[in-house]
Amino acid sequence: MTTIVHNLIHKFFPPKPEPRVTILGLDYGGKTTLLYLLRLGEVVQTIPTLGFNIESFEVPHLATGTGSKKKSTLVGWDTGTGCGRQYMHWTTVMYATYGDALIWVVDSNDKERFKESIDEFVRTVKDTEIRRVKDRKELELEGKKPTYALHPQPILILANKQDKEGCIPIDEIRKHFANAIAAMSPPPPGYPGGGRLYSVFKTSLVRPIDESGLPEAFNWLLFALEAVKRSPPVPASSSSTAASVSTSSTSTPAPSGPTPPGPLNATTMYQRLDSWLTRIYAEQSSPEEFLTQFHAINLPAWDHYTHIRIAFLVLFKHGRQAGKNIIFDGLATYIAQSTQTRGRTFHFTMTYFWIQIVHFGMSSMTHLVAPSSYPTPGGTSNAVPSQGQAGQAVPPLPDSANDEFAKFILINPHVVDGNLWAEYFSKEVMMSPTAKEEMVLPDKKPLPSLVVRDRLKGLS
Ligand SMILES: Nc1nc2c(ncn2[C@@H]2O[C@H](COP(=O)(O)OP(=O)(O)OP(=O)(O)O)[C@@H](O)[C@H]2O)c(=O)[nH]1
Ligand SMILES: [Mg+2]
Repeated sequence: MTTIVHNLIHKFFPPKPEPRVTILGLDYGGKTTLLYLLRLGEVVQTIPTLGFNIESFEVPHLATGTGSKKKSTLVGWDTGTGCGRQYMHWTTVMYATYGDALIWVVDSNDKERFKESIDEFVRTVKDTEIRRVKDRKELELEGKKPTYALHPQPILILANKQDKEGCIPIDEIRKHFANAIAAMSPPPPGYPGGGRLYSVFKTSLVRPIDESGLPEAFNWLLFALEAVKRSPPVPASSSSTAASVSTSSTSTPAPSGPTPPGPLNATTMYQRLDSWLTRIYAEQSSPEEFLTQFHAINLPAWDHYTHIRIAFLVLFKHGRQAGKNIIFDGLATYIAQSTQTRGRTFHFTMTYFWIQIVHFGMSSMTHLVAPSSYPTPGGTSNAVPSQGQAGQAVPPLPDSANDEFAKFILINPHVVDGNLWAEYFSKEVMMSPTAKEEMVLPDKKPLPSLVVRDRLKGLS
């Protein structure tokens, strides 16, 4: 059975004429640096990615005069590693399924984690292939037309940070990836093409784009994308054994049926994502009525989903400055007055943490969400409204705010994990009486900030 996750991805992020490439790899390898170097032509300061960055970019031309001179645009999906949380493997596989090509970024300077990068690469490629065949099969069983062709996905491997002294030489990286790919079991039955089309290029993303290695690498990718298009796509019906293959997957959880082996929290993560998206559309109340229920201390439930929905809708409606205070005051009042909250008390740092995570996630939607027709108080319109004048009436939320919330969840799946705070705060700090009363800074790592994303807001 196809799921609401699949259906909404296709509804909100329909395939474009430009090929979609999924940028994968262990954390800190340079995925986001890559995407924005391609998008902006310059190196931007990055922070560890939460959720996804999605940008279209023009493929840089080769300076040598060889290669295609045609303008080619790709859409890059830069995957966040979710602070290294296990379930992100499955989440990235879910999104990689709908890509036309995979880009694997390996940090040539990280000798310690080089083997881990290769192992994760193999796992990701295998699970994505299995998922692609299964997805097609599920659609066919439901009588739906797939919105993407099942061509093989070319794999571009970027041996990045080659500028670093003492890094692993490109030849060695090539050899290890070649061995790993040769040792992989063949793609699952129903997957087209005889073998995997891949190539390894060396890159340095702190150099001007012409000297970064990217023109050579992407010239190959364009060629590979053309080549796979010429191999006839396999109709889903020919993948008769796909279902049995997919249930024997080692790490891709099936949304229904027997739970395959693999990390339990990945399955839980999927189920939660599924149930949250279902819940958005099963709500009895409109977004505006939901906020009215919040202020009237009369919400249908009091759980993590409810908190995130409150945060999203209030920030969407009022912007960060006013919205933050509305959330703080509203939650404190609700907790003090409602019997649903079962004697809990208001927690300042926890509330601040989630406001920050939700606002940060919303800011990454500015490019991909078609500017909302919602009239924002400040006159501009995007997913994070600017602040209105004090006292100015804020118009009610349109019902389409539900769609915006669903998109937000799809791009920021980590928000369904109620324990995400533990990546930033130790339990001792978060549970301390001081953290309850006032804002305490995280002791594990800084909270994501908007420095990079603010820098990008002016882009079309
Ligand atoms: N020297 C050097 N540094 C690089 C290069 N590419 C990226 N970096 C740096 O590596 C760090 C991590 O880069 P990111 O682009 O944030 O890495 P990421 O893969 O997106 O990491 P996550 O979002 O945590 O998964 C940043 O400090 C970059 O400036 C490179 O080619 N050479
Ligand atoms: Mg990143």
